[in-house]
Amino acid sequence: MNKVIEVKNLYKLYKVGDSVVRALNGVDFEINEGEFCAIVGTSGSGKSTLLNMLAGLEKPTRGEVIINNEHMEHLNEDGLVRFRRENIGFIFQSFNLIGTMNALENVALPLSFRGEAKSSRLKKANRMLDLVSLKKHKKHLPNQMSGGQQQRVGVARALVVDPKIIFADEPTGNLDSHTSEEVMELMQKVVREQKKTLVMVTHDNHLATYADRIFHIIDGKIVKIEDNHEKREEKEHETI
Ligand SMILES: Nc1ncnc2c1ncn2[C@@H]1O[C@H](COP(=O)(O)OP(=O)(O)OP(=O)(O)O)[C@@H](O)[C@H]1O
Repeated sequence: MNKVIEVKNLYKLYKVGDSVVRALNGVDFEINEGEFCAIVGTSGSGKSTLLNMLAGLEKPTRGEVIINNEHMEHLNEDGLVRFRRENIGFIFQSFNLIGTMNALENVALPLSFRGEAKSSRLKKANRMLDLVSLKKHKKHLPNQMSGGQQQRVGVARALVVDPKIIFADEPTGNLDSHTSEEVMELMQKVVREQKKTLVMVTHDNHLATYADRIFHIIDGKIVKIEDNHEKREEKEHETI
């Protein structure tokens, strides 16, 4: 199996006044291509810090983050922007859609940053919205869609650039429990069909059970990595 993410001896320390907060306190793991991994922990355990390090949004105090054979800690700002644009899709808790753009335009937007021609942008965005079952909502503005539909747009936008890796930060944090399940099933399905690697952070143990592996984080340390394949397959059989 191909490793796509490798984290070695990762530390992130923040100075607050006279004290030091160890947001990440020695983290090591590997994630293979095509895996869906959930990082689960309570508030303040270090989930967002870890995701920010993986995405190269913040520099580690110590340690290595290797994504697609590229050392994130060695890239400068321009290099990181380029790397993220070419390799990573993001799904956010607050959807982060542009309010004045309809679903189709929102999904097409990341492609314009890559300089793609309009016809090709619209074709790809259309295809992605079909994939997330939003055929009838392409012309809708975000405020004309439900939370679940908006997050489907968010998923389509993350996928449109065909990234190898997708990072999702509490992707269902603003949704009710039924809609959350639907969005999780959608993410699980597209990740599998499109052979993407998905890393999701959440405080919700139940949502984590959609993942292949569950990483439990406490006080900046991964205390357990749970193989969830069997449980997940049982769950899938129950729902058939
Ligand atoms: N910029 C910062 N400056 C100082 N301390 C920080 C900073 N960012 C995070 N921390 C601290 O690092 C620890 C981990 O924070 P982090 O945001 O990663 O937790 P989290 O698990 O994502 O929490 P939540 O679920 O509430 O978002 C916390 O103690 C937090 O207070």
